[in-house]
Amino acid sequence: MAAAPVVISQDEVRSLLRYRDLIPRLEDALAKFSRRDSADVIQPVRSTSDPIQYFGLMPTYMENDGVLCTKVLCFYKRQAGSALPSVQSTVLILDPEYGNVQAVIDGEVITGMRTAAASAISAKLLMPARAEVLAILGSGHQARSHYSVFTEIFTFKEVRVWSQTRASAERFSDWAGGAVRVCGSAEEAVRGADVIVTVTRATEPVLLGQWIKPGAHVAAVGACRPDWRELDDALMKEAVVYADSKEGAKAESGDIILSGAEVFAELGDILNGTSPAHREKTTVFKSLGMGLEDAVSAKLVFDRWRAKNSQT
Ligand SMILES: NC(=O)C1=CN([C@@H]2O[C@H](COP(=O)(O)OP(=O)(O)OC[C@H]3O[C@@H](n4cnc5c(N)ncnc54)[C@H](O)[C@@H]3O)[C@@H](O)[C@H]2O)C=CC1
Ligand SMILES: O=C(O)C1=NCCCC1
Repeated sequence: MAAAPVVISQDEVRSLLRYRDLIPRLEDALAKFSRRDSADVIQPVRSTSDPIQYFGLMPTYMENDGVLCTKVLCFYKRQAGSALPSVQSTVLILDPEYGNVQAVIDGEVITGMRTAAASAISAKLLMPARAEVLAILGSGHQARSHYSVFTEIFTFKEVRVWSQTRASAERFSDWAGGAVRVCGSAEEAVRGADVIVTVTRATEPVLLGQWIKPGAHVAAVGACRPDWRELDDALMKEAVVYADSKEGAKAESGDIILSGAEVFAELGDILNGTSPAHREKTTVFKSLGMGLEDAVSAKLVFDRWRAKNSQT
């Protein structure tokens, strides 16, 4: 009988995962994914079912790296008064040889950090030179992880936030130590911004092309259903659109499907040097989230956990 899986808690993940380790490994994995070599990465578009709002399975196999993994996730409309986050997730690491589960890892910090890290990679590749102003639309979990990584690896003169209620934007600004300007409208937040991150649960556009400074970079993280939007048609048609996965974007992104916009390239294509990074143009990175991002993060966590626990 296989050994019982280890359980790695959210606090342990938080202490074991660092952006400086995660980002280069994610870049490597995104590049491998875009080469479509099945010995490097097999990662089907996640399967989702709607009956309980959103239930997703995100399997990934990376043969050359010896990783077999899946994330299980539920995305709920946050209930008033509930302390639970709207995205609930767990990452399972399996032994690639036998299929037994080796580790059950809390997915909340992994989901926050790997999503923000992917957006940061998009900004590294696509934001204008000398970007000074960052605007964040939304003030929940992803807003926090995005603020953390964007201020860790870039230097902005100004960070702005807009959210559905002024109170939630102010809570976010307090959490960030007051270094964030709270804006009364999405338009106020994004006018003149060089980099814009949309991390809302909106199902209708909250970001309009007419507000955007030409050449700005947008990391669009919400709107993960085929009939949900965060960005309007004007922006989708004006921008050069990049995605994490073309297949994922075409199957799941309302911003792409409903606007009819073409996905120009994947981030991995830029990293492989097979597609250009149009830094000089207005760009959108449409992020849907990929199983390989969870797999890379979970492997880092599990390797560190084993190293730490074999010493004691
Ligand atoms: N692309 C990816 O890899 C991932 C995407 N997501 C998506 O990112 C988004 C944010 O996720 P979390 O921060 O975890 O959620 P959250 O529930 O913690 O925060 C959501 C934020 O959106 C705001 N909001 C809700 N409805 C809105 C509306 N109609 N208009 C404007 N703002 C609205 C809320 O006030 C809150 O500030 C969600 O859409 C989620 O599905 C989450 C994880 C990974
Ligand atoms: O990749 C993920 O994780 C998610 N993607 C879209 C919605 C919730 C979580």
